[in-house]
Amino acid sequence: MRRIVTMMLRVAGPYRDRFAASIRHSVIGSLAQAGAYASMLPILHELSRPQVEAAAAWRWFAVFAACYAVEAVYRCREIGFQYTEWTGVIESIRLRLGDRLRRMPLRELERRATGDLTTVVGGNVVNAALGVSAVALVFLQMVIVPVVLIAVFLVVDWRLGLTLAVVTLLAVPFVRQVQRISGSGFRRVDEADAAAASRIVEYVQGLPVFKATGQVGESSVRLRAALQEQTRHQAESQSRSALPALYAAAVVQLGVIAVAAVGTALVLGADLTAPILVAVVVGAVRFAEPLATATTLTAMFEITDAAIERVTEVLDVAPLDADPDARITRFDVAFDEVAFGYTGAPVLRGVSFAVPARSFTALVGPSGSGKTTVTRMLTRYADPDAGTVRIGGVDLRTVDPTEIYRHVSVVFQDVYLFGDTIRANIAMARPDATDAEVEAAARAANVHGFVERLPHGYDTRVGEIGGALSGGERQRISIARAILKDAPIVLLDEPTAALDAESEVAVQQAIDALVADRTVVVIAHRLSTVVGADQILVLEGGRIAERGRHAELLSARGRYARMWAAQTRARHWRVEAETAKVAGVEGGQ
Ligand SMILES: Nc1ncnc2c1ncn2[C@@H]1O[C@H](COP(=O)(O)OP(=O)(O)OP(=O)(O)O)[C@@H](O)[C@H]1O
Repeated sequence: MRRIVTMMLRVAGPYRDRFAASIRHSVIGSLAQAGAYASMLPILHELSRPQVEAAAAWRWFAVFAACYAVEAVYRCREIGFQYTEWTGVIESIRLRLGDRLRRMPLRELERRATGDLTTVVGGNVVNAALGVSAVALVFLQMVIVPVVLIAVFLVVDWRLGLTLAVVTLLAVPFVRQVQRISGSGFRRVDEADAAAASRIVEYVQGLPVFKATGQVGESSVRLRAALQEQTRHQAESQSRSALPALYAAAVVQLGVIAVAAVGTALVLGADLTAPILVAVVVGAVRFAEPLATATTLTAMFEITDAAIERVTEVLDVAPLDADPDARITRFDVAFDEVAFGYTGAPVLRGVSFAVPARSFTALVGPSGSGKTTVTRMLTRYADPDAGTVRIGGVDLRTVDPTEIYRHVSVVFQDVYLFGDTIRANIAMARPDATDAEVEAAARAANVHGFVERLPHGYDTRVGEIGGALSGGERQRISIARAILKDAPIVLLDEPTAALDAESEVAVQQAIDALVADRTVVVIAHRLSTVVGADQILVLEGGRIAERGRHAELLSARGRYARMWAAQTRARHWRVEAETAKVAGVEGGQ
């Protein structure tokens, strides 16, 4: 209980003090409620005496009224928190999660499935807030009222108090069992929810690919399996806790009968008056009601507990260490004996190279040789296992990723466009940019021409045109972003490989505009684009196998020369095939 309240106080964030106050109000309200009930007994006692002492009865009535007034005031304050702060608590948790996700190491972010995070930020936050604003308070009330009632019964007659205490103790194991079963059940339900959410995201995002590859049936089988698993866990969790919940309720109801029986025996033995017996039975029934529903609330409490755990797990992911004052002021890049592995097995091994400011370095090598990983280390995707990555002489281990991203533009092969206007999509690199600056960047990236042909020009929403943007156009929008950002270092995963000849020329012109006069590291898939590079690094199995300029590497007759020869042959075949096709068409005419 204390653990959960502590976690709730943490999750409540800026609402912490108000939450703590509402718990205090709940405790005071519950004590006052119990006090009001307890003060009824002396009133009845006075009224049932042969010689009624009116003054004493009124005194107790004053106590009774005061207790009720206090309860009303504090319940209002407690309920006020639930009604007015509920949405605020949700907003505050989501904002803090957003901030954490923004500062979360990219590697950690990538490790978590999208559906998992969607469940945390969506449903888990609501359930956590539910706990913060309501469940804990109701639970407190359910604990305080019975305890006070047992104490009052003990004062009236120890046998009544003992009966109530025994009944409570008998019900406890069943309540605990419900708590345990529903606790583990809800965790499984939560995991199944997250898995189903991931499958839904995967299904929707992958639909075009599934359709193209004729896999729609198989992917929907996977989705259906995840949804069935979710339903199974939900049904299981409810049915397994139903029986102990019924037992707990039955024990409590039997308890009321037991109290009434002991009370009747006491009245018959002249140890208790009939009006007090009535009050005791009313009290026992009042006590039984919340305890019988306690099991349901216990289950709700477990949902809250599981949700809070998942939310705090994300809030607890530590951002990468950094010196807040570390600044990058020069834009040369250096790798010094860098080793790195994603899951233990090394992907980069002793990689060392230097990229002078405003020079052009190309990374080439077979698929899986570590090219992308090298560029990731430059944006502090993760820290190296050994060795050092420096920009402008500063060890990136000390630099906040936000500071790195201020100076580095990254252009990936996969371009993500937000459901906003073309203008907003370009300007996201620099939200304060003027329309003229956005347009200038768009012109430089060869975007202006096709944007002018769109129905609302730069104000056309990406959603309106849907898939109408070609791969090359999307690429050029992402290059326009980078041009607008105007960062001195550019990391480029060569995007022209998959484009047709016309798009390729347009994108290549955009790239030329982007890389001019900057420190550039390019992952090159086609060697023809790196002939003019200041330095070519040939990666193989996570090591630099060769390095030099194009001509030097050709004359070395090593790995690069073989790759060059293979690509040149392939180009010739393509040209010959094209020529044969054209000749065939002409011959047929
Ligand atoms: N997030 C990841 N988790 C685990 N392993 C990874 C991850 N990303 C890459 N790898 C592995 O690291 C190795 C190097 O991958 P990397 O993407 O750097 O190669 P690459 O040379 O860029 O390949 P390609 O040209 O195909 O993009 C590969 O074996 C890859 O499977």
